[in-house]
Amino acid sequence: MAQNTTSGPMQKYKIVFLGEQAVGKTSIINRFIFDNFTGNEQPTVGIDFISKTLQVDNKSVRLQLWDTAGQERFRSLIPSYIRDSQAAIICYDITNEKSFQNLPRWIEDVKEERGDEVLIYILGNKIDLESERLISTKQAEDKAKELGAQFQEVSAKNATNVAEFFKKLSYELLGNPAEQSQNQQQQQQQPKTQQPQIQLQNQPRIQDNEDKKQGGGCC
Ligand SMILES: Nc1nc2c(ncn2[C@@H]2O[C@H](COP(=O)(O)OP(=O)(O)OP(=O)(O)O)[C@@H](O)[C@H]2O)c(=O)[nH]1
Repeated sequence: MAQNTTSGPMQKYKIVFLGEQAVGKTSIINRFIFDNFTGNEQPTVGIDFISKTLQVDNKSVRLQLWDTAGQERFRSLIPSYIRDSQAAIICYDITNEKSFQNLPRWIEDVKEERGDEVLIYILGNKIDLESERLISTKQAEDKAKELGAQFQEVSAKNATNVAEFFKKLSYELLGNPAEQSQNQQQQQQQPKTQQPQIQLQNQPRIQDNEDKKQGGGCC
């Protein structure tokens, strides 16, 4: 299981987003951080990061999200960002077969740097484009199992499953599989109106230079 990078009350995790060009990595992050979707994101140049702190099971969890560029010319930058990450989120576009076929290549890159010491998620994006779907959910689930990764489908555009995905990821990073934690929560609910365990603690922190680097923060 992935280890956090700090001791003390704040659990801090570095999460790297990987995948082919234009699968929606930046859009997924923007949906999570800003809860918006502009539809005209520019290709990421180099590497970009942003942090957000959440409350999960009464613990503060700081997720540092590293957004990598899908363009081939930036590929050589990526391994050093994978190296000290606790989770790798490999994204594909459900309407783009090549982005799915290249998943094993991304997994290899992650395993090469981190072996089994990293949580790997495969994230199928753009499920709002159901009529253009080329990769079935079953096909992707099977592939994720074969590759030893967790799996989720999302839409950055209409927000489907994005918050749920980050919630599950946080539980997993804390060492508590989300379903188990939710079951425990349900058993403990007295009264039944208890609030969800995950809440956004901070507003997006792009003003804070420590937390946000843009446009090739890599070099
Ligand atoms: N329909 C739909 N379009 C999306 C979705 N997510 C992203 N897009 C679009 O897909 C294109 C690429 O999105 P980005 O977020 O820039 O993709 P990326 O993976 O970060 O791209 P690179 O930085 O080039 O690697 C943009 O035109 C987005 O508007 C989605 O969930 N649904």
